[in-house]
Amino acid sequence: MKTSQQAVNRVVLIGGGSVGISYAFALMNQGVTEELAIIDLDADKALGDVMDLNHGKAFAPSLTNVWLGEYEDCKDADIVCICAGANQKPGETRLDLVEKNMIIFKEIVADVMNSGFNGIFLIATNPVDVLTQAVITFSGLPPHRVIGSGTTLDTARLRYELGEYFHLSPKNIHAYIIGEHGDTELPLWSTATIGTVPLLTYLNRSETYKKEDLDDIFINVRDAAYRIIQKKGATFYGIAMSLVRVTEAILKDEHSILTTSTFLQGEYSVDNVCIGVPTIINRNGVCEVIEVPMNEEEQRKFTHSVQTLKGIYEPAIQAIHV
Ligand SMILES: NC(=O)C1=CN([C@@H]2O[C@H](COP(=O)(O)OP(=O)(O)OC[C@H]3O[C@@H](n4cnc5c(N)ncnc54)[C@H](O)[C@@H]3O)[C@@H](O)[C@H]2O)C=CC1
Ligand SMILES: CC(=O)C(=O)O
Repeated sequence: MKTSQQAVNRVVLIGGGSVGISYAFALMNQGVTEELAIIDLDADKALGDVMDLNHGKAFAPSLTNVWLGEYEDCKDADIVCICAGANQKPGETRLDLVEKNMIIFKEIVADVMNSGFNGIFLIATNPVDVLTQAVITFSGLPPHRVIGSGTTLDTARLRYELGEYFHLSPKNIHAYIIGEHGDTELPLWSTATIGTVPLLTYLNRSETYKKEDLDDIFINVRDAAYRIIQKKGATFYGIAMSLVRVTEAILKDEHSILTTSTFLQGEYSVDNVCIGVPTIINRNGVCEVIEVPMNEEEQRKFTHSVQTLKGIYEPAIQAIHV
């Protein structure tokens, strides 16, 4: 793997659909990587996107070299980000996508590994926790080099919703969603803070704030994707910016805490599952998992989320004969 002293960073994006191209656009606008190769089954559409993105180069904060990629480009990539595969149709859950996307992933990961890839996988395709774990299995890479977007987007949604409620910048809200990126996720209210004040204490500042409102705020977060998909068919800007945030944390060796989908090996007394938990991300990928104390209810919901994911992953990986 390249060190942070080696100047040119390369990201290869696989899957230039709504999520993938929004990620590419956000990467360019934030000047996060010097090189960006885009691979998609629909090479013609991907070439159109490459041309379109390059036309904005003159206005970007720094120069990103964008081209229509091939799997050989993965050999020198720092990050391969996979956004390829089916997305949810109205009424479908993320977990409903597992069979078709697992098949697509098996082929993609084989092609990436055949290139001699030696970087970090960043996964967005749903069900993201299950597919992140599948990439660890398919690639044979150490788990710290395979990261899923996990609940980074859900955590950003929670910070936005709480910011609106308290009339504060989301940047001052320190509250996490953990667990499955999906229906069994949970908020960690017991350790959330606003500035440095515990969120549950902050509620006492005004009679207009009510603890019960937190339930509605969480439901808005958990069900946000269903509502957006109902209205416009897909979600892509929020996830694109979440992916850029993780990419930046890796390439800049930040040691930032993000709720990525991370493979647990004993942390939280859980083994062998990828799930959204606060994780220190640096140039090597996963540096360390942060174990946040949970109250009894949070612990019970987290255990349920772990069991749900294991119940999906294990039969799915067996069905694909790994
Ligand atoms: N993790 C998260 O928080 C989020 C995840 N997603 C997920 O991201 C995924 C992509 O969603 P969209 O971009 O909306 O879908 P999309 O249908 O717009 O794009 C998918 C792209 O993948 C390409 N593709 C399919 N098979 C391929 C292969 N074998 N090799 C290369 N390219 C291939 C297609 O040609 C298409 O361009 C979905 O699974 C969706 O559920 C979406 C939003 C948030
Ligand atoms: C689609 C999806 O996973 C989301 O927007 O959360």
